[in-house]
Amino acid sequence: MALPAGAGALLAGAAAVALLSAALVLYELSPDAVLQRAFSLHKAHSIKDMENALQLVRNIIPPLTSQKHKGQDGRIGVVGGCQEYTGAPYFAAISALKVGADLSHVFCTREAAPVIKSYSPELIVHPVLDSPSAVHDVEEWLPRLHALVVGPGLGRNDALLENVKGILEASKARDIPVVIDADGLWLIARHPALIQGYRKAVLTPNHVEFGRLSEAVLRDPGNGSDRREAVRRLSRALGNVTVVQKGERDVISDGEQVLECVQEGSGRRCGGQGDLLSGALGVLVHWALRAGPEKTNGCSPLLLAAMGACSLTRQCSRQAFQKHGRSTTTTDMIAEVGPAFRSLFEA
Ligand SMILES: NC(=O)C1=CN([C@@H]2O[C@H](COP(=O)(O)OP(=O)(O)OC[C@H]3O[C@@H](n4cnc5c(N)ncnc54)[C@H](O)[C@@H]3O)[C@@H](O)[C@H]2O)[C@@H](O)CC1
Ligand SMILES: Nc1ncnc2c1ncn2[C@@H]1O[C@H](COP(=O)(O)OP(=O)(O)OP(=O)(O)O)[C@@H](O)[C@H]1O
Ligand SMILES: [Mg+2]
Repeated sequence: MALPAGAGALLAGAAAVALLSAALVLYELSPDAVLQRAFSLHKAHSIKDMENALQLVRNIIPPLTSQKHKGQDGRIGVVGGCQEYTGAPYFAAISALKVGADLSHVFCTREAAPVIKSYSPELIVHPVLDSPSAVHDVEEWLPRLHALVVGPGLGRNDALLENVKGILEASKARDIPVVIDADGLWLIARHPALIQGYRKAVLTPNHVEFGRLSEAVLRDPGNGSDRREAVRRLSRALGNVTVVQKGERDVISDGEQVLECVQEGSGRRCGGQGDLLSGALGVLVHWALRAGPEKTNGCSPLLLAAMGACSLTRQCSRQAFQKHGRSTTTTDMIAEVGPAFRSLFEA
């Protein structure tokens, strides 16, 4: 497998440099043309790595058989949803179901719960997050959950964040995988120790969230030109938690390998697309960890899950945009999860 990028990528990089130098000498290419070619080569490598990773993602998808019971393919919890934000936890939780989880729970504040319930009868909604017994209430459910997605629509209320700290500690103690997004990342920027060295965590920052985390952890916003190195450094500084920096390309690293998702998406940047990604990732993390090393061919399960979720989100965006153009919203993308999943992973 070409994936473990280390030695292969180094050799390929050295070969590319040698080739380009030779081209420069032989054909008297301008430095601009050389840079252009180097960029194309780099892009070709990213696409190859992405395709190899997607091949492995196909291996971790559980078959749908008549022997299964409800819950086996994923019981996912989303921690988020407050007075201001009810859409984000809904998008994450419904995306988890649409990707293939069997049950999707939302742990939100009391007043957000009836709103989220009214969006969908398919979600199980717990109005506990602002209760004094929040940590205990969520803890009771943890043994029945395969993964937690922490942060979509959580808000930044100190009392809520304090409860989420307790929930994260309890999840780590039970070895439950966690995807941390949105305001969950705000919490991590203030208390990086919460997640330090937890190998079952994936952080999914957007551009602004990445800068905030980098500043907090490395005293550097990490906004230079080398995004791959910035993501790898942040992951390493956090003790090799997996980091997914979303953007024009999604850059994914576990501090060792770096992958880029360059799946074609769309130019539409409506809110909620990151929530779809985090919900999808919750399920894929569970599937990838359960699949075992023979299915993942020794590659990091969390890297594969991240590549799967990023590709899926971007493919949903592309398909929804083909139908709705500028009026595309996240709801339109969620309607594409089934067809996008089939075309990427089951074709
Ligand atoms: N319908 C909903 O309920 C939604 C709620 N959301 C929630 O809103 C809360 C705040 O999330 P934000 O993402 O706004 O976080 P931040 O408040 O950290 O984002 C700050 C700002 O950065 C800007 N930004 C994003 N990407 C940028 C880029 N590449 N370059 C420059 N500026 C950029 C955004 O416009 C945003 O206003 C979270 O709880 C989140 O989950 C969002 O998920 C969107 C949908
Ligand atoms: N410039 C871009 N070009 C193509 N795709 C992008 C671009 N920026 C982000 N995306 C894609 O959009 C999805 C969401 O990323 P985004 O940065 O919008 O997250 P977010 O800000 O957390 O979203 P949300 O509004 O849900 O909080 C990801 O799949 C990412 O790949
Ligand atoms: Mg977001």
